Amino acid sequence: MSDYLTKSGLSVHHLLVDFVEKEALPGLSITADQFWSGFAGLVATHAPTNARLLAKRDDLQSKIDDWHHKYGPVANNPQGYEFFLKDIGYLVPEPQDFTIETTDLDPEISSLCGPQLVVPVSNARYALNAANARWGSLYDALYGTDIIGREGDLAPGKGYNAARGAAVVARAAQFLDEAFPLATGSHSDVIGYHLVNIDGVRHLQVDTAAGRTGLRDPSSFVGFAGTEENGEIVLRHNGLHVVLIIDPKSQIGSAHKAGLSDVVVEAALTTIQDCEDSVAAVDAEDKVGVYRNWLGLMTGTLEDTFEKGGQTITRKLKADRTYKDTNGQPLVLKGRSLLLVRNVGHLMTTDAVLLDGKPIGEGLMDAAVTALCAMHDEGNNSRTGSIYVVKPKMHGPEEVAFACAIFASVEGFLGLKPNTIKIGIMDEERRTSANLKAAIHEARSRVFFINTGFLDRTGDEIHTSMEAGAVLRKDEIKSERWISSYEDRNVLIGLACGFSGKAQIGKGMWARPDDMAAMMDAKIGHPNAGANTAWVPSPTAATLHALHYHQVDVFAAQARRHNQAVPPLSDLFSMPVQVPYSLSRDEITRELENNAQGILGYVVRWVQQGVGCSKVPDINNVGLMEDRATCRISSQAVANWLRHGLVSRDEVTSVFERMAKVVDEQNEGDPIYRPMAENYQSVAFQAALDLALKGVDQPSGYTEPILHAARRKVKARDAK
Ligand SMILES: CC(=O)SCCNC(=O)CCNC(=O)[C@H](O)C(C)(C)COP(=O)(O)OP(=O)(O)OC[C@H]1O[C@@H](n2cnc3c(N)ncnc32)[C@H](O)[C@@H]1OP(=O)(O)O
Ligand SMILES: O=CC(=O)O
Ligand SMILES: [Mg+2]
Repeated sequence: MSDYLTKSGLSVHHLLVDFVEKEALPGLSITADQFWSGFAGLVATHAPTNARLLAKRDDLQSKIDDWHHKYGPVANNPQGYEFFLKDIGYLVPEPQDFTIETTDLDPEISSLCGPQLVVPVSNARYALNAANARWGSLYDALYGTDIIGREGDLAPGKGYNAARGAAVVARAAQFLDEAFPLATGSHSDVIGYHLVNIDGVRHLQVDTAAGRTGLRDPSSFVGFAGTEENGEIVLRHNGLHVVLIIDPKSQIGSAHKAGLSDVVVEAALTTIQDCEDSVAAVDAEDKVGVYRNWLGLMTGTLEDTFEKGGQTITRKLKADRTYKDTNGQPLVLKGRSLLLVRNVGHLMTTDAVLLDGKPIGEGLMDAAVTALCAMHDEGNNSRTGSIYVVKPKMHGPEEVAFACAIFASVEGFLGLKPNTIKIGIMDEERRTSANLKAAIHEARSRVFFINTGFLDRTGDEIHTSMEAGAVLRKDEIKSERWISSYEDRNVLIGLACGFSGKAQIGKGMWARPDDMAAMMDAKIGHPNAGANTAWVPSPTAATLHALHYHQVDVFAAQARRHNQAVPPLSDLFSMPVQVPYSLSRDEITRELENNAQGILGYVVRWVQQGVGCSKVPDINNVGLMEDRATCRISSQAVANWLRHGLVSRDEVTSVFERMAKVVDEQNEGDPIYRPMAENYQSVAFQAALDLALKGVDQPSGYTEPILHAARRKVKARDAK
């Protein structure tokens, strides 16, 4: 029996049919026939454009390759390069000045600034945790990370370490002193937080050994719950809430002079539920799994039951937090992060749906199904009725316009008001960075963010200029002029297009999830640069990064940058290549080993287990968040060195074989892991190697085609 059913001329995998008809459509006033005929119309209308745009990518890339064959790196002929890019249509004319026109954006997008968490939506346990990461315990985040040193008395140890706990309380008091200073004295000296009722209005008064005082800005106290002896005090600064938990009977509260048992901060204002680079979804079964979790988040019913610390836990979505304001009136604070969904880009196809026997564009399916699921939101997620879709990996304005046209068609057949589906433009391909103003212009009625996805962007930088010369090492690429101009241009062009107070200007991921002290030093740069938000890999990172938005008033930072000159394209095009190359043999081998280890460590879990985002130790044993974008960088870097003769095919192969042993050792504790070094012909090992050896020929240097093919092979084998 075929796995497919015919629906309005499409062949649709029965798992997707069941999901749409039995889970996603019930409760909405759309019939199955309406959905499938609308979906078939969407595919018929947009598939040809999709194909044309992908062919254009290839055509432009081959012209750029030819240019480099003729002229070498751009440094030899910068004006000629720009002229050439205009001539081939890579650079398009800039539109006149304009202001974005998006309406109905939630405050988390327009007027509040704070961390943006990203999570693979395929993992219900993490996806729920992310949605609930609107609020985070500062005490837990400090205690559990390297923000508090781990030496001597402060070492975490097995049980609760009171000395470490005291250091946590002191660090939290320092934060309170910065964000909510007292009129006199310090939060570290407080012996009592009191609510005083004067003519029906509550005021926060604070006792220290030196006497009674209050907040320097009394209006920062906005609400409370429970009693003075055992309750919660709500403070607000830069639009973000912080809750003091008073519980003198708890273990932590009993050791505090004022019974302060925790400081809970508003953390992940927004969360991207990711269907793209952090997931491995290669067929109808996987895609339905992804969609089912997204639907559960939108209906509010998603749950996951798992074992943790010897206990069975059922995780659900958190409710709103309810308080009284200073007048005793209800004060309700959202319990969850505002959820956005990242669709896949325009490249991949899916055989969950076939047209004339051929797989359709996966992006078309994501747009239709994720929007359909989001129609179940009854205001618990977006209070303004918007659906927030993050669209990755678009090459230039024409592809942004294409995404908008897809969204308009989806709105049409789902009966949504025009521009309900907002678009987050990932500025992560070079042609988009170079034409950013025109790209935003194409989406001016629905854009809700621009964001520097610097990881994919680095991969595309290497791929686009593959023929220009040998790239620098990964870490060196990051400190070159092209990337600072890319980051600056993104903010300044966003500001010029009227984003301030309306839409997000976002910055990229912190990819070292265990290095929180370093994150705190580095990521303050994001709000300082005028970014409303920046990506974090975990709820803990969100809790800590939230402190930066108390330290920096982003709108003031944006106002300071408003009239700064946008760096010229010549900076953006200053490529991270070096000719002739001056690294020693040892340096080259070490970098190759590092890239090989990262690729193998990531790919093996992707291919064998379908895990799309992993923490993988690098060669210095630093755990790195690896996803398809970081894998794109590493594989393109190796491919580039191979292309320019810095390393040979044999050398790459033998380094991959050697590093496979290291990765096998790293995974020793995983019972379902299959060692690669026992069989270099294994699908996982070969896929990792192919990413490097065949990297030059991968479309835009993407890792998806090889990863998908390998995972499908393994799934087919495991199913036998
Ligand atoms: C270039 C780009 O596209 S970047 C965007 C894609 N990247 C991402 O989405 C990063 C998402 N982050 C992750 O997947 C993970 O943090 C990893 C893979 C990096 C590390 O995962 P792990 O090794 O399992 O982390 P670790 O053991 O330190 O922590 C696990 C705990 O943190 C939670 N956690 C970790 N990351 C997240 C997250 N992103 N969202 C929600 N919860 C998370 C888990 O739920 C778990 O807690 P639980 O046991 O209560 O459920
Ligand atoms: O998607 C984010 C990136 O950096 O790539
Ligand atoms: Mg990306």
